[in-house]
Amino acid sequence: MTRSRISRVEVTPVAFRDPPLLNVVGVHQPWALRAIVEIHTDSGLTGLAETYADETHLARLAAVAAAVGGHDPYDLHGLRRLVTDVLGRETGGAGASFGGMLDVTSAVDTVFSPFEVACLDLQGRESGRPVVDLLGGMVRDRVPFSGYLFYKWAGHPGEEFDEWGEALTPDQVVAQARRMVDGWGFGSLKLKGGVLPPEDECAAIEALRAEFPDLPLRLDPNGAWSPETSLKVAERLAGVVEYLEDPTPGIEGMARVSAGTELTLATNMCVIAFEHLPPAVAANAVQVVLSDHHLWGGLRRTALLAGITETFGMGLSMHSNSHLGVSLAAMVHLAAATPNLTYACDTHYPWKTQDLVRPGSLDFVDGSVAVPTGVGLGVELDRDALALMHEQYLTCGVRRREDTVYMQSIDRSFTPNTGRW
Ligand SMILES: O=C([O-])C(=O)C[C@H](O)[C@@H](O)C(=O)[O-]
Ligand SMILES: [Mg+2]
Repeated sequence: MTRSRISRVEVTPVAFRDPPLLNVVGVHQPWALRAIVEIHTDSGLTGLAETYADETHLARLAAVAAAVGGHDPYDLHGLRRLVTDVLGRETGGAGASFGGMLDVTSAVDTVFSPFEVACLDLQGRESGRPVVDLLGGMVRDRVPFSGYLFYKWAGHPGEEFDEWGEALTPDQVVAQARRMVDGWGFGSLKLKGGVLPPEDECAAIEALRAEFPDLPLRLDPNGAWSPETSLKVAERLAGVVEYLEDPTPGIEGMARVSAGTELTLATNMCVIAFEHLPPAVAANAVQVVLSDHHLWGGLRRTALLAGITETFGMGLSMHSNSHLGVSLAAMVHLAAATPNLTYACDTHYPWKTQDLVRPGSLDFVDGSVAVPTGVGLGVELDRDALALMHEQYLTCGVRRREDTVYMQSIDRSFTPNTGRW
């Protein structure tokens, strides 16, 4: 039997319009960046993945892409060794930073991830099976997502207002949530906090509770509060939110909050790599970990994370960043194959203004996406859209996510709200 080999890899950075969504470190720039990775084999197949597109990450992807020719797309352990070797040579093992909130000490997981996902897509295409089958099979055929609410301005300065309008008051947040629930059918809601004083964000959560009495709610201030403030908020929102996400920075701070409340604490900030799990478990710092295959080294390593959280009796949820359909497909396959992923997953998908996958395979019905039934990830690229969005990347002027720099170009006095209240 002849075995297919990787013949070439294409990495295409793309840009799409992003609304002025506010967070603890600033505001989203007018353009969000992603990169599409296509791995071609000598047997004529192509596997797809989507990843970050900050320029340092692109350079690392390019270095691996140049070295991976001839590799067996089924040898994922060997592929990871190759990524580790290439990055060691290129960067001396330096870490990675995305948007001021996600910093990891090693770039191996973030760089390996799209190569692994694209190889799994290839394996699925070659075997005629969906990726979910390669991850152990389907435990749910629809994956529920949470409506992701943001404080936001009506539009980027100097531009027309976008279709979502301003959201700075509880009523405006409720109106945004109404639009998410009515338009997409979401059965739970997450509010991105860390923008306004905690009393105002609690008031917004209470307004959401009054409007949507049955929907699970989450609040995520990305570490904007001290442990003391976090405990006050936890007391106020006990019984109102299903979890508080990263109220305060760091494992130690989260452990202090955890020791003083019964409220479930979740994180995608103090546990973002395997090395963070032992100290977080020992300190009982969090009860829920938000997985993210882009950050945790691909789909199979995220499944490993799921097993570890299960072992320690922790819950598992899923984090997102601004993303397009290829990422959404990978998230859906992963969630569909992960028995203990019982929380609705995060997604920024409603905020995106364009996509580059052909329509039809990833529709939201009642806030859930059915697992695509095609082979591999079950999505195909719309080549015209890819070309257009690559052109947008070339001309938009954004080369890395810089929420703080962009905010400071509008408000010179702004400093990140991390630990502010
Ligand atoms: O749950 C989270 O922490 C996120 O989704 C992080 C993102 O960077 C979010 O804050 C955003 O898009 O501004
Ligand atoms: Mg978070």
